[in-house]
Amino acid sequence: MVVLSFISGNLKGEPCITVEIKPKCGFLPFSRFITEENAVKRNVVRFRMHQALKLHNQEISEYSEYNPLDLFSGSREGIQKAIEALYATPQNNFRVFLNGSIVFGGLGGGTNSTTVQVGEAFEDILKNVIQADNGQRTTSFLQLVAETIYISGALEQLLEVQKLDTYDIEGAIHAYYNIISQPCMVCRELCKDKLSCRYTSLHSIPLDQSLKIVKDYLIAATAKDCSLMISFRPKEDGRLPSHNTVYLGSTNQAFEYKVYFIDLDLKPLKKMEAYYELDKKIVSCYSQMMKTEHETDKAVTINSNGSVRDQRYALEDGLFTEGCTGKCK
Ligand SMILES: O=P(O)(O)O[C@@H]1[C@@H](OP(=O)(O)O)[C@H](OP(=O)(O)O)[C@H](O)[C@H](OP(=O)(O)O)[C@H]1OP(=O)(O)O
Ligand SMILES: Nc1ncnc2c1ncn2[C@@H]1O[C@H](COP(=O)(O)OP(=O)(O)OP(=O)(O)O)[C@@H](O)[C@H]1O
Repeated sequence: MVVLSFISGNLKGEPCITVEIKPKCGFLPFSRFITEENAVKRNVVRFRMHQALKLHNQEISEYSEYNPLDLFSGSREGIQKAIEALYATPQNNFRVFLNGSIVFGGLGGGTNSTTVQVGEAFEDILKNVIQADNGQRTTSFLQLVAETIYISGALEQLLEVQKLDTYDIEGAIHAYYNIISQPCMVCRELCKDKLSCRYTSLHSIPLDQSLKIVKDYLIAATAKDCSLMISFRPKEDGRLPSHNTVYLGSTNQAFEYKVYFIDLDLKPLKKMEAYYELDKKIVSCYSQMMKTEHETDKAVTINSNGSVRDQRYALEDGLFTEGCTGKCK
């Protein structure tokens, strides 16, 4: 695959390296419409919970080390930690292109953890870009990416858009049923007693308010799924200083950079029900997993003899065969 960037047409043959990051949702939801049953959503980031479901569905083979809250933390340390985690477990959240061709990370579903061999190959690829000794280039490159994200402020802007989701899907879904003028399927399931139903008020708001809630939700959903592209080229000595220059202290190099977002098509209204269902599945699978882990811990405490390990595996099997059946899928 060839990726276009602002430097792809550069005539002087200087290397252009582009990083693609899919940051996903960078905040914990705060909507009052989140039910007590789903309160875990306020404390555990969606990306982390979704990993449990993806693992269960064999879409991934191991957990990502990445935590979006680090990337969106606004601190140099947090961003650096997130970039290192993305490098270690890129999945479909981190890719690198050199002169338009992919050199790190996978297309489509993404890749497994970065192995020593993959790391060595990448270190070698960086030799025309990062002027450091063998073994030092990847570290410097990841510093460059983190520093650029920090100084560009691009993720602060993205987070603002993501936070247009103030109702959470648990609130926005009711506004959706108002818009399509259909009986609310969620109230039918959750509100046995209409008088005490916490969502009744959402069904008596004006149509333009429902439209705004759902529009903001879909804009936020788009911002939670878009990708950030950052292109670099080494800055030639003597070229005029530009605003978009980042300095890499560890190699004493300057780079011109450009940051832009891709995949910004607005998510369609018809996905609202699917969003509601997926949200339920993610919380359910994660909660099941936590419950099983808790039980495992208890079992380990009680049986501190040679059979501990076997018991742990038995419980994990329970999670992925019985525990999640019908709930996680
Ligand atoms: O629902 P999510 O959070 O899993 O996001 C979907 C992405 O999955 P991810 O978890 O990032 O691997 C999914 O990514 P992949 O195709 O799995 O790489 C798509 O981006 C999907 O958007 P669309 O339906 O193609 O417009 C994304 O769907 P939307 O929810 O953004 O509509
Ligand atoms: N403007 C761009 N500049 C550079 N690379 C791009 C650009 N747009 C897309 N790409 C590359 O193409 C890949 C697919 O792009 P994009 O996700 O927009 O396609 P899509 O068909 O909408 O896929 P999906 O439905 O899975 O989101 C991106 O992951 C990125 O690597």
